[in-house]
Amino acid sequence: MDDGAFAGFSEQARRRLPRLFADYIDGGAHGERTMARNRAAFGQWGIVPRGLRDVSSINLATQCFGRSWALPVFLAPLGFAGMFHAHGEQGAAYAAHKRGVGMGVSTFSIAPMEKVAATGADLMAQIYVFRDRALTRDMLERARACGMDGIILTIDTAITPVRERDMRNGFRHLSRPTATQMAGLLRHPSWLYGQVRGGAMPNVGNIAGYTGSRGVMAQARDVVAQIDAGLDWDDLAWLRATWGGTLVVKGIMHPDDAIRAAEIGADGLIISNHGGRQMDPAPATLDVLPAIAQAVGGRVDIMLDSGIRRGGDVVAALALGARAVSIGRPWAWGLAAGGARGVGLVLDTLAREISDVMALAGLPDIAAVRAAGRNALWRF
Ligand SMILES: Cc1cc2nc3c(=O)[nH]c(=O)nc-3n(C[C@H](O)[C@H](O)[C@H](O)COP(=O)(O)O)c2cc1C
Ligand SMILES: CCCCC(=O)C(=O)O
Repeated sequence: MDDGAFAGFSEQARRRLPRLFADYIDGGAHGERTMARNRAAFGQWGIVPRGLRDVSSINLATQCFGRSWALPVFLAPLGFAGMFHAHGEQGAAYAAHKRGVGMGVSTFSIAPMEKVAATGADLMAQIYVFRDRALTRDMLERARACGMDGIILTIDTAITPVRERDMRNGFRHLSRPTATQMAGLLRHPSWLYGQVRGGAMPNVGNIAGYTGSRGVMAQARDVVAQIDAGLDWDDLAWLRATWGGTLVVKGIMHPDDAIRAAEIGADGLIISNHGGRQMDPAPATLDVLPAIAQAVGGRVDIMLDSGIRRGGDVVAALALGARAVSIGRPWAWGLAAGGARGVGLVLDTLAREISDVMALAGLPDIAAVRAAGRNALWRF
């Protein structure tokens, strides 16, 4: 796979992590064709160099979902991220805070959201709606109580499809580690030491109170099975009526769904195919972006994720109608490779490339990128 600007981070992450977790991060659904297509779609667009424009200062400041960030980049919600490094979700949130960007906290965060919120970062709680709505109500209450004024409802996980690498490794398919898994953990003593010292290992802390099971693997299996496949548009309306803050719907891939979510009162959309981890084969997110942007016509802000690996990818997405992008695996790799510092370096790497591309395209700020639109782009 082409990990773009993050190849060094992903290589190191694969060295540091037991295979169980490295494969969980890297893998996708079924034949992993969507994952490959996400990357290929960015390869279809060039950005045309322009000169003789004043680019002596490049400003990456961005507004999206009613928030202000220093970069048009958001850290996507990632389940079980605390298993990738002892700094865990708090480490990532700390890095996001330092760089002035936002972050989604997964329902399946190893650290309870209250601890992540204590970093002071601009966070949104990602919500998987459970069959037992009382659990969801409780999760919303907790988000509100720890000062989060935005939630992200993920709608592309009605079921979890086969992910062959996870099946092979027994991720989420077993409740107790096998001998092979144990041997894999023991072959990574510095990772293991960090986990034991950090105390994250025993629980998916954010939902530990909602499951009777012990241990990350058993809890992962049980809570993923709790996700309500019966979720429908009425539930979105219910959530809209229940939650007074910002409501973003993640996993939109069709213009009709984008329009419907906007009509129900969502404040924002994330165009996402879950990084190729859910539907396979799905179209690339970049390929569906123009039609969705046209359908919503500026009524709600659009963020895009799945396959962002270069600054040029970000600029292309913004020129085609996104207000910001989010990154998933890149920050997982950064965290695994170097904790909070690694996530910070991932953000710095991307910021540098975005700035390079904008300067050479004669686009000094994000408004200029959006205004230039397709005029800045070349379709190969
Ligand atoms: C390890 C991992 C865990 C994820 N867990 C969640 C999750 O708990 N909730 C969610 O909405 N999306 C989850 N996602 C999807 C991401 O939020 C995001 O949509 C995706 O990673 C973007 O693609 P990219 O990894 O190519 O950047 C996960 C992705 C990865 C790689
Ligand atoms: C529903 C699967 C659990 C977390 C997740 O969203 C992912 O691994 O992609």
